[in-house]
Amino acid sequence: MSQPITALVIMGVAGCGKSSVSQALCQRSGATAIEGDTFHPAANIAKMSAGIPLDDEDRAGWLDSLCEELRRTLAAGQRPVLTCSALKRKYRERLRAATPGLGFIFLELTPAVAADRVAHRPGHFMPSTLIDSQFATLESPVGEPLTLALDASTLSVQRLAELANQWWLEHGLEPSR
Ligand SMILES: Nc1ncnc2c1ncn2[C@@H]1O[C@H](COP(=O)(O)OP(=O)(O)O)[C@@H](O)[C@H]1O
Ligand SMILES: O=C(O)[C@H](O)[C@@H](O)[C@H](O)[C@H](O)COP(=O)(O)O
Repeated sequence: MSQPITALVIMGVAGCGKSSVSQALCQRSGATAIEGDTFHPAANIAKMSAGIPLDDEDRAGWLDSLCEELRRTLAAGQRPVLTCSALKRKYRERLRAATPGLGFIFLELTPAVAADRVAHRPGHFMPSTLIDSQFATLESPVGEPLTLALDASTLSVQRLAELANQWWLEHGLEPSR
């Protein structure tokens, strides 16, 4: 077995299924969900709601809060599953630096499916007009350490959670009792 995975990030563009898969995975594994969206400052939410993509500066403080929450959850003896778009490699490196043994589940999907899902998701601040910029910003994590890419265009939420759980078990997750 390679390095054990201590915590997971479910990553990918808006609408790829991060929150849905995290919820299903945490139910299966007994891990603790950290919903990345709830750590955005109000200014970031206002910006995205207005259809303006975040820039590196907007994301810096958010990523710091996420690093802090990962550390806090691990220190409490829990296994964190963080939902975070983590679109650029440097954002992922920042999260990795804060959390040794951090694994990434990359939910890959087509722009058309992402746009459709975001357009039909009720009560969320993210408009589907931001999908193009999400794909333009995305740097694929394929080939990075402890990273699993899954096809989120065709697989169901339950199947994605099952595959993520299986992979985590293969990388040192203790089965929940
Ligand atoms: N694998 C999937 N198959 C079908 N619908 C999905 C899948 N994953 C997510 N969805 C739906 O797509 C929408 C966006 O999912 P969500 O989990 O909020 O994505 P994210 O957190 O990545 O933005 C939701 O309405 C959700 O029910
Ligand atoms: O559920 C969603 O639609 C996404 O999770 C979204 O809300 C996410 O918080 C932003 O995509 C963060 O901003 P960036 O992706 O621009 O970093």
